Amino acid sequence: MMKIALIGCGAIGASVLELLEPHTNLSVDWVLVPDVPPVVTQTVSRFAPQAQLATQLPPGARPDLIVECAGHAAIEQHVLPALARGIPAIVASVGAMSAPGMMEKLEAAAAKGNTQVQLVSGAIGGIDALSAAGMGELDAVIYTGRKPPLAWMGTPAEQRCNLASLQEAFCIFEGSAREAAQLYPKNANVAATLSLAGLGLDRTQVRLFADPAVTENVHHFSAKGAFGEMELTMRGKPLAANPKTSALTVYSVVRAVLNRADRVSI
Ligand SMILES: NC(=O)C1=CN([C@@H]2O[C@H](COP(=O)(O)OP(=O)(O)OC[C@H]3O[C@@H](n4cnc5c(N)ncnc54)[C@H](O)[C@@H]3O)[C@@H](O)[C@H]2O)C=CC1
Ligand SMILES: O=C([O-])CC(=O)C(=O)O
Repeated sequence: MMKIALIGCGAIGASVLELLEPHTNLSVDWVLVPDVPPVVTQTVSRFAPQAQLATQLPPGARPDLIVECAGHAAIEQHVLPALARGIPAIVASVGAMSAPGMMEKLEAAAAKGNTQVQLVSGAIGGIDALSAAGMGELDAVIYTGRKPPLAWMGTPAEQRCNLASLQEAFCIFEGSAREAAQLYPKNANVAATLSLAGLGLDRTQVRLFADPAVTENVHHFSAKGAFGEMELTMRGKPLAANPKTSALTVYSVVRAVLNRADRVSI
Protein backbone atom coordinates (compact mmCIF):
# COMPACT_ATOMS: atom_id res chain seq x y z
CA MET A 1 0.00 0.00 0.00
CA MET A 2 1.51 3.31 -1.10
CA LYS A 3 0.94 6.08 1.46
CA ILE A 4 0.58 9.55 -0.01
CA ALA A 5 0.73 13.09 1.38
CA LEU A 6 -1.21 15.53 -0.80
CA ILE A 7 -0.19 19.19 -0.66
CA GLY A 8 -3.04 21.55 -1.54
CA CYS A 9 -6.71 20.73 -1.77
CA GLY A 10 -8.08 23.32 -4.20
CA ALA A 11 -9.26 22.79 -7.77
CA ILE A 12 -6.53 20.25 -8.61
CA GLY A 13 -6.12 18.62 -5.20
CA ALA A 14 -9.84 17.95 -4.68
CA SER A 15 -10.17 16.31 -8.12
CA VAL A 16 -6.99 14.29 -7.56
CA LEU A 17 -8.44 12.96 -4.29
CA GLU A 18 -11.65 11.99 -6.06
CA LEU A 19 -9.85 10.17 -8.89
CA LEU A 20 -7.45 8.34 -6.55
CA GLU A 21 -10.18 7.20 -4.17
CA PRO A 22 -11.10 3.96 -6.05
CA HIS A 23 -7.46 2.80 -6.20
CA THR A 24 -7.02 0.33 -3.38
CA ASN A 25 -3.24 0.01 -3.82
CA LEU A 26 -2.71 3.53 -2.46
CA SER A 27 -4.00 5.66 0.37
CA VAL A 28 -3.88 9.44 0.82
CA ASP A 29 -3.06 9.62 4.53
CA TRP A 30 -2.15 13.31 4.87
CA VAL A 31 -3.58 16.44 3.25
CA LEU A 32 -1.46 19.54 3.88
CA VAL A 33 -3.17 22.93 3.57
CA PRO A 34 -2.51 26.35 5.17
CA ASP A 35 -6.11 26.57 6.39
CA VAL A 36 -9.13 24.30 6.41
CA PRO A 37 -12.29 25.87 4.95
CA PRO A 38 -15.46 23.72 5.20
CA VAL A 39 -15.18 22.68 1.54
CA VAL A 40 -11.79 21.05 2.22
CA THR A 41 -13.16 19.17 5.27
CA GLN A 42 -16.07 17.93 3.15
CA THR A 43 -13.84 16.87 0.24
CA VAL A 44 -11.38 15.04 2.48
CA SER A 45 -14.07 13.27 4.52
CA ARG A 46 -15.76 12.17 1.28
CA PHE A 47 -12.75 10.96 -0.73
CA ALA A 48 -10.03 10.29 1.84
CA PRO A 49 -11.67 9.90 5.27
CA GLN A 50 -8.51 8.18 6.55
CA ALA A 51 -6.43 11.31 5.86
CA GLN A 52 -5.10 13.60 8.55
CA LEU A 53 -5.44 17.33 7.78
CA ALA A 54 -2.40 19.37 8.80
CA THR A 55 -0.44 22.49 7.89
CA GLN A 56 2.90 20.62 7.82
CA LEU A 57 3.89 17.00 7.49
CA PRO A 58 4.08 15.75 11.11
CA PRO A 59 7.70 14.88 12.08
CA GLY A 60 6.92 11.17 12.55
CA ALA A 61 4.93 10.83 9.30
CA ARG A 62 6.59 8.71 6.63
CA PRO A 63 4.63 8.87 3.36
CA ASP A 64 5.98 6.94 0.36
CA LEU A 65 5.24 9.91 -1.89
CA ILE A 66 4.27 13.56 -1.63
CA VAL A 67 2.15 15.14 -4.33
CA GLU A 68 2.24 18.92 -4.69
CA CYS A 69 -0.72 20.75 -6.24
CA ALA A 70 -0.71 23.88 -4.11
CA GLY A 71 1.32 26.71 -5.68
CA HIS A 72 4.90 27.93 -6.00
CA ALA A 73 5.38 28.63 -2.27
CA ALA A 74 4.72 24.97 -1.44
CA ILE A 75 7.99 23.88 -3.05
CA GLU A 76 10.13 25.66 -0.47
CA GLN A 77 7.71 24.96 2.37
CA HIS A 78 6.91 21.27 1.80
CA VAL A 79 8.70 19.69 -1.16
CA LEU A 80 12.31 20.55 -0.29
CA PRO A 81 12.07 19.31 3.34
CA ALA A 82 10.28 16.11 2.24
CA LEU A 83 12.89 15.35 -0.42
CA ALA A 84 15.67 15.94 2.09
CA ARG A 85 13.93 13.37 4.36
CA GLY A 86 14.06 10.84 1.51
CA ILE A 87 10.42 11.14 0.41
CA PRO A 88 9.99 11.23 -3.38
CA ALA A 89 7.81 14.00 -4.80
CA ILE A 90 5.53 14.78 -7.72
CA VAL A 91 5.32 18.51 -8.49
CA ALA A 92 2.63 20.42 -10.42
CA SER A 93 3.92 23.94 -9.68
CA VAL A 94 6.75 23.64 -12.18
CA GLY A 95 6.91 27.43 -12.63
CA ALA A 96 8.47 27.63 -9.16
CA MET A 97 11.72 26.57 -10.86
CA SER A 98 11.89 30.09 -12.33
CA ALA A 99 13.06 31.47 -8.95
CA PRO A 100 16.84 31.93 -8.87
CA GLY A 101 18.55 28.81 -7.53
CA MET A 102 15.35 26.80 -7.04
CA MET A 103 16.27 24.03 -9.45
CA GLU A 104 19.62 23.64 -7.66
CA LYS A 105 17.86 23.55 -4.28
CA LEU A 106 15.50 20.88 -5.55
CA GLU A 107 18.37 18.78 -6.86
CA ALA A 108 20.34 19.23 -3.63
CA ALA A 109 17.35 18.21 -1.46
CA ALA A 110 16.69 15.12 -3.60
CA ALA A 111 20.39 14.21 -3.49
CA LYS A 112 20.45 14.63 0.31
CA GLY A 113 17.46 12.28 0.66
CA ASN A 114 18.76 9.97 -2.08
CA THR A 115 15.40 10.26 -3.83
CA GLN A 116 13.78 11.78 -6.92
CA VAL A 117 11.30 14.48 -7.85
CA GLN A 118 9.07 14.35 -10.93
CA LEU A 119 7.87 17.55 -12.59
CA VAL A 120 4.58 16.62 -14.28
CA SER A 121 3.60 17.61 -17.82
CA GLY A 122 0.44 19.22 -16.39
CA ALA A 123 -1.78 21.09 -18.81
CA ILE A 124 0.43 20.46 -21.85
CA GLY A 125 1.38 17.36 -23.85
CA GLY A 126 4.36 16.39 -25.96
CA ILE A 127 6.84 16.83 -23.09
CA ASP A 128 8.18 13.30 -23.70
CA ALA A 129 8.97 14.16 -27.33
CA LEU A 130 10.37 17.62 -26.55
CA SER A 131 12.53 16.30 -23.77
CA ALA A 132 13.85 13.50 -26.00
CA ALA A 133 14.48 16.05 -28.80
CA GLY A 134 16.49 18.06 -26.27
CA MET A 135 19.04 15.23 -26.14
CA GLY A 136 20.09 16.53 -29.57
CA GLU A 137 20.53 20.16 -30.62
CA LEU A 138 17.38 22.33 -30.27
CA ASP A 139 17.23 25.59 -32.28
CA ALA A 140 14.01 27.17 -31.03
CA VAL A 141 11.01 26.49 -28.80
CA ILE A 142 8.15 28.99 -29.07
CA TYR A 143 5.10 28.86 -26.79
CA THR A 144 1.82 30.78 -26.97
CA GLY A 145 -0.73 30.56 -24.14
CA ARG A 146 -4.26 31.82 -24.71
CA LYS A 147 -6.95 31.91 -22.04
CA PRO A 148 -10.32 33.65 -21.65
CA PRO A 149 -10.03 37.09 -19.95
CA LEU A 150 -11.58 35.71 -16.74
CA ALA A 151 -8.59 33.40 -16.29
CA TRP A 152 -6.26 36.42 -16.04
CA MET A 153 -8.16 38.13 -13.19
CA GLY A 154 -5.98 38.77 -10.16
CA THR A 155 -2.78 38.82 -12.26
CA PRO A 156 -0.60 41.66 -13.65
CA ALA A 157 -2.69 41.38 -16.86
CA GLU A 158 -5.23 43.59 -15.07
CA GLN A 159 -2.74 46.47 -15.36
CA ARG A 160 -2.17 45.83 -19.09
CA CYS A 161 -5.79 45.99 -20.32
CA ASN A 162 -9.39 46.08 -19.18
CA LEU A 163 -10.06 42.35 -19.01
CA ALA A 164 -13.80 42.76 -18.43
CA SER A 165 -14.38 44.68 -21.66
CA LEU A 166 -11.86 43.08 -24.07
CA GLN A 167 -13.31 42.68 -27.56
CA GLU A 168 -10.32 40.97 -29.17
CA ALA A 169 -7.22 39.02 -28.24
CA PHE A 170 -4.72 41.11 -26.26
CA CYS A 171 -1.08 40.14 -25.79
CA ILE A 172 -0.52 40.59 -22.06
CA PHE A 173 3.04 39.26 -22.05
CA GLU A 174 5.94 38.66 -24.41
CA GLY A 175 9.32 37.51 -23.15
CA SER A 176 11.18 34.57 -21.66
CA ALA A 177 9.62 31.57 -19.91
CA ARG A 178 11.43 32.61 -16.72
CA GLU A 179 9.77 36.05 -16.65
CA ALA A 180 6.40 34.55 -17.61
CA ALA A 181 6.49 32.01 -14.78
CA GLN A 182 7.51 34.65 -12.24
CA LEU A 183 4.88 37.17 -13.31
CA TYR A 184 2.09 34.61 -13.78
CA PRO A 185 2.71 31.85 -11.20
CA LYS A 186 -0.81 30.42 -11.60
CA ASN A 187 -0.95 30.70 -15.40
CA ALA A 188 2.50 30.03 -16.84
CA ASN A 189 3.59 26.71 -15.36
CA VAL A 190 3.29 25.27 -18.86
CA ALA A 191 5.82 27.82 -20.14
CA ALA A 192 8.25 26.66 -17.45
CA THR A 193 7.61 22.97 -18.16
CA LEU A 194 8.26 23.39 -21.87
CA SER A 195 11.42 25.31 -21.19
CA LEU A 196 12.80 22.82 -18.65
CA ALA A 197 12.14 19.99 -21.12
CA GLY A 198 13.64 21.97 -23.99
CA LEU A 199 15.80 25.07 -24.28
CA GLY A 200 15.79 26.35 -20.71
CA LEU A 201 13.94 29.14 -18.93
CA ASP A 202 15.83 31.99 -20.59
CA ARG A 203 15.85 30.83 -24.22
CA THR A 204 12.22 29.74 -24.55
CA GLN A 205 10.10 32.46 -26.14
CA VAL A 206 6.66 33.02 -24.64
CA ARG A 207 3.59 35.02 -25.58
CA LEU A 208 0.46 35.09 -23.40
CA PHE A 209 -2.94 36.33 -24.59
CA ALA A 210 -6.21 37.21 -22.91
CA ASP A 211 -8.63 36.21 -25.65
CA PRO A 212 -12.39 36.71 -25.44
CA ALA A 213 -12.81 34.42 -28.50
CA VAL A 214 -11.69 31.28 -26.64
CA THR A 215 -13.55 29.29 -24.01
CA GLU A 216 -10.70 26.84 -23.38
CA ASN A 217 -7.13 27.28 -22.17
CA VAL A 218 -5.28 27.00 -25.48
CA HIS A 219 -1.60 26.07 -25.36
CA HIS A 220 0.46 25.98 -28.55
CA PHE A 221 4.15 25.30 -29.00
CA SER A 222 6.52 24.62 -31.84
CA ALA A 223 10.04 23.25 -31.62
CA LYS A 224 12.82 22.86 -34.15
CA GLY A 225 16.14 21.10 -33.97
CA ALA A 226 18.30 18.14 -34.96
CA PHE A 227 15.29 15.82 -34.45
CA GLY A 228 13.13 17.70 -37.00
CA GLU A 229 10.13 19.86 -36.12
CA MET A 230 7.09 19.47 -33.92
CA GLU A 231 4.03 21.50 -33.17
CA LEU A 232 1.23 20.91 -30.69
CA THR A 233 -2.03 22.65 -29.83
CA MET A 234 -3.83 21.74 -26.61
CA ARG A 235 -7.34 23.06 -26.06
CA GLY A 236 -7.75 22.31 -22.37
CA LYS A 237 -11.12 22.48 -20.64
CA PRO A 238 -10.82 24.73 -17.58
CA LEU A 239 -11.81 23.31 -14.20
CA ALA A 240 -15.10 24.70 -12.88
CA ALA A 241 -13.43 25.35 -9.51
CA ASN A 242 -10.61 27.43 -11.06
CA PRO A 243 -10.77 28.83 -14.62
CA LYS A 244 -6.99 29.40 -14.59
CA THR A 245 -6.38 25.64 -14.43
CA SER A 246 -7.04 23.02 -17.12
CA ALA A 247 -8.58 19.64 -16.27
CA LEU A 248 -5.66 17.88 -17.97
CA THR A 249 -3.43 19.02 -15.08
CA VAL A 250 -5.47 16.84 -12.73
CA TYR A 251 -5.22 13.84 -15.06
CA SER A 252 -1.51 14.40 -15.43
CA VAL A 253 -0.98 14.36 -11.65
CA VAL A 254 -3.17 11.26 -11.24
CA ARG A 255 -1.32 9.49 -14.04
CA ALA A 256 2.03 10.30 -12.42
CA VAL A 257 0.81 8.90 -9.09
CA LEU A 258 -0.59 5.71 -10.65
CA ASN A 259 2.61 5.20 -12.63
CA ARG A 260 4.38 4.93 -9.28
CA ALA A 261 1.75 2.77 -7.60
CA ASP A 262 1.03 0.30 -10.42
CA ARG A 263 3.26 -2.49 -11.71
CA VAL A 264 3.28 -1.17 -15.29
CA SER A 265 3.72 2.51 -16.09
CA ILE A 266 2.87 4.44 -19.25
N1 LIG B 1 1.85 22.26 -14.39
C1 LIG B 1 0.73 22.80 -14.85
O1 LIG B 1 0.39 22.68 -16.04
C2 LIG B 1 -0.16 23.55 -13.91
C3 LIG B 1 0.23 23.77 -12.62
N2 LIG B 1 -0.59 24.45 -11.75
C4 LIG B 1 -0.09 24.67 -10.38
O2 LIG B 1 -0.98 24.09 -9.45
C5 LIG B 1 -1.28 25.02 -8.42
C6 LIG B 1 -2.63 24.71 -7.80
O3 LIG B 1 -3.65 24.91 -8.76
P1 LIG B 1 -5.20 24.91 -8.34
O4 LIG B 1 -5.53 23.67 -7.59
O5 LIG B 1 -5.96 25.23 -9.56
O6 LIG B 1 -5.22 26.14 -7.33
P2 LIG B 1 -6.29 26.46 -6.18
O7 LIG B 1 -6.07 27.89 -5.82
O8 LIG B 1 -7.64 26.01 -6.57
O9 LIG B 1 -5.83 25.53 -4.95
C7 LIG B 1 -4.62 25.71 -4.26
C8 LIG B 1 -4.67 24.87 -2.98
O10 LIG B 1 -3.37 24.87 -2.39
C9 LIG B 1 -3.45 25.36 -1.05
N3 LIG B 1 -2.19 26.06 -0.77
C10 LIG B 1 -1.81 27.29 -1.17
N4 LIG B 1 -0.55 27.54 -0.74
C11 LIG B 1 -0.15 26.44 -0.06
C12 LIG B 1 1.04 26.08 0.63
N5 LIG B 1 2.09 26.91 0.70
N6 LIG B 1 1.09 24.85 1.21
C13 LIG B 1 0.06 24.00 1.15
N7 LIG B 1 -1.09 24.28 0.51
C14 LIG B 1 -1.19 25.49 -0.08
C15 LIG B 1 -4.68 26.24 -0.99
O11 LIG B 1 -5.16 26.37 0.32
C16 LIG B 1 -5.60 25.41 -1.91
O12 LIG B 1 -6.13 24.32 -1.16
C17 LIG B 1 -1.17 26.39 -9.12
O13 LIG B 1 -0.93 27.44 -8.20
C18 LIG B 1 -0.01 26.17 -10.06
O14 LIG B 1 1.21 26.45 -9.38
C19 LIG B 1 -1.82 24.87 -12.13
C20 LIG B 1 -2.25 24.67 -13.42
C21 LIG B 1 -1.45 24.01 -14.42
O1 LIG C 1 -3.90 24.86 -16.56
C1 LIG C 1 -3.48 25.47 -17.55
O2 LIG C 1 -4.11 25.56 -18.62
C2 LIG C 1 -2.11 26.05 -17.55
C3 LIG C 1 -1.76 26.86 -16.40
O3 LIG C 1 -2.56 27.32 -15.64
C4 LIG C 1 -0.34 27.11 -16.21
O4 LIG C 1 0.44 26.94 -17.17
O5 LIG C 1 0.02 27.49 -15.09
